[in-house]
Amino acid sequence: MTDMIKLSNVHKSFGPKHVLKGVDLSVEKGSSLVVIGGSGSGKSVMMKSILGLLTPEKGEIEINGFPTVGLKGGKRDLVNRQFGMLFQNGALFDSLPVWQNVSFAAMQGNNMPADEAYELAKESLALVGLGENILNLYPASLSGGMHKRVGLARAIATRPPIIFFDEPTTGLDPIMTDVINHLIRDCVNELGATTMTITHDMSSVRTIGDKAALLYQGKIIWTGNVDSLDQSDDPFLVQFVNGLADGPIEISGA
Ligand SMILES: Nc1ncnc2c1ncn2[C@@H]1O[C@H](COP(=O)(O)OP(=O)(O)OP(=O)(O)O)[C@@H](O)[C@H]1O
Repeated sequence: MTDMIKLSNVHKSFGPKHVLKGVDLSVEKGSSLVVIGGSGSGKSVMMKSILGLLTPEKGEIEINGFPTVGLKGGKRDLVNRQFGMLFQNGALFDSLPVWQNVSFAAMQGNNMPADEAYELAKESLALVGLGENILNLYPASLSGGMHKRVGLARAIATRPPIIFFDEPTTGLDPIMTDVINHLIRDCVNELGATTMTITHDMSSVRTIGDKAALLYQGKIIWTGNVDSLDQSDDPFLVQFVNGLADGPIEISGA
């Protein structure tokens, strides 16, 4: 199987703080990997490094076999055009109506004319279960669940081969969490995309992911199928998956 995302010995520090200490991780084409790990373990730093927002000091990050560390300008844009992203807070532009939010990347990056962009927004919203009635609404008038759906519609609008989800269910009630998790799973299946999700939410791990990886103290210390999460006797994984205070994981600031 081809690796769509591959990290090899990735290191990232901020001054004396060594956050990523040799991360090795790969995501096969069409697979959904969920990265779990405690607060401050480096999940966001890892995702930002893949997106090119941070530059690792050492190691390589390949996207579909193409080395990307240090790429800038047009070359980086070409790589990032393969990405869709659902941000933790939705990150919608308050001053733009829903349809322009959804089609933003298509209009900016691909110079899509407004009438086509409007149709694209309509189709993308339909994929996440939203109707035409919200196309001209502004983000401030959307509920939390609708906000997430619009963010998801935007993430998939350009039909990207790779989609990143950053804490996709933060701030949602348990029922809406389940709805969004299933919606993500269904959209990803429909598009055949490769995905990477970072989350603390074990329901997201089980619904969205087919593979999981545990990041601890700057390294991936466990990877496996989501189905095998409960069968593992790895003490770090058992502690994290079951949310136990006692175990080998050092809890800072407790
Ligand atoms: N730009 C930065 N400058 C300095 N330190 C940073 C920077 N970005 C992240 N860090 C540090 O790197 C460490 C890992 O942060 P990161 O946000 O990746 O954690 P996380 O695993 O995503 O945590 P959470 O689950 O709480 O979001 C933290 O100690 C954080 O303070």
